[in-house]
Amino acid sequence: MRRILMIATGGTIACKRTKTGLVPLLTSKEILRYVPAIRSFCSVDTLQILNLDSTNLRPDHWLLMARTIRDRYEDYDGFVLCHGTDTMAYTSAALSYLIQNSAKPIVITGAQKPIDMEITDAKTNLQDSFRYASCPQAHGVVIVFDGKVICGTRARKMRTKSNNAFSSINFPDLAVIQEDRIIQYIQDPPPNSQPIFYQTLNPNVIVIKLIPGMDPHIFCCLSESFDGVIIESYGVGGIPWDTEYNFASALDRLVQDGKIVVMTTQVLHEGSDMSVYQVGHMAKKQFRLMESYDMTLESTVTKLMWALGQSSDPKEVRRLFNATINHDMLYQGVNCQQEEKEGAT
Ligand SMILES: NC(=O)C[C@H](N)C(=O)O
Repeated sequence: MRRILMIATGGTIACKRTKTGLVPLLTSKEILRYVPAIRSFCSVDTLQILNLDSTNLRPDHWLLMARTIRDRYEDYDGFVLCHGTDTMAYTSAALSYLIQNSAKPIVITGAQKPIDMEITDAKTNLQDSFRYASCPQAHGVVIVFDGKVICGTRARKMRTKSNNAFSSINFPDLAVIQEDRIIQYIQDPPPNSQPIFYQTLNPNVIVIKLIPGMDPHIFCCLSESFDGVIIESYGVGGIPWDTEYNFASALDRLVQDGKIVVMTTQVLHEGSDMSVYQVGHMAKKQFRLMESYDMTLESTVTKLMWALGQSSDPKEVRRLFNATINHDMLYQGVNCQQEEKEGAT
């Protein structure tokens, strides 16, 4: 029988109704009692490390989760992490960078309705998660939710209320779970090397969403507090360039200060490609901006925190950021490798 560790962190799955709204109060042991049927296919220990609405989670908590798994990695065949849905996609991306090459599954799940309610998605999500975590072929960081298995770097919360809360962005679902059957869409061989656990993140990263007419002075004060700036631009990516709102000197200042600037897009599907339009091409070339390409915003943010946590050398940060990890980035534009080579010389 597979041995699974269930780690509880809070979220709606653990919530009880109070006068001031839903609050995570159920313990990990109480949650587990709602899914007695799992005892037929796995044995479970539980651990309560937090009991928070995921709105309150911070990068420090992702490090705690990674450390908890690292310290017990040899004792279990798989891990199920109960978590709130609001920032679940950030956590699944962060853990994908903090725990790499895991041949064991690290399944993150939660619910849109508390597990103690009569009508709830929590029991199905939890049971499905134990089912997937017990599957010998399963590995790496994934989200299991509403019958879908989504790669940890590709998830986005798409619905605030429905059970079908998560989608996989720019990548197919890894598998679906129907009752006791797992239908694996992506046959991904498990790594045959040891897992690598990382213990540092640099949280000094900010996302600036462009809106038409935005004053570029917003960038002037960023250098003092941030090491990485992610600009959420429009379409395939560009910078207001040829108008009175010219971002050139603001970007120049950031890059001169040694900051890493990454361009991403407000459009959910298909990703950035700054080489297409002059507004992107010129900014990228002149300031050596990096691009998120087809990564989600959640992966872009947490990958930059992870890369900046490993090195303060911009060249090394670029190298780490541009490497594909847990399927996070499949498209890197036609000129990426050439540009990296030119940048290195
Ligand atoms: N469905 C949920 O879990 C939402 C909750 N606010 C959380 O993220 O913790």
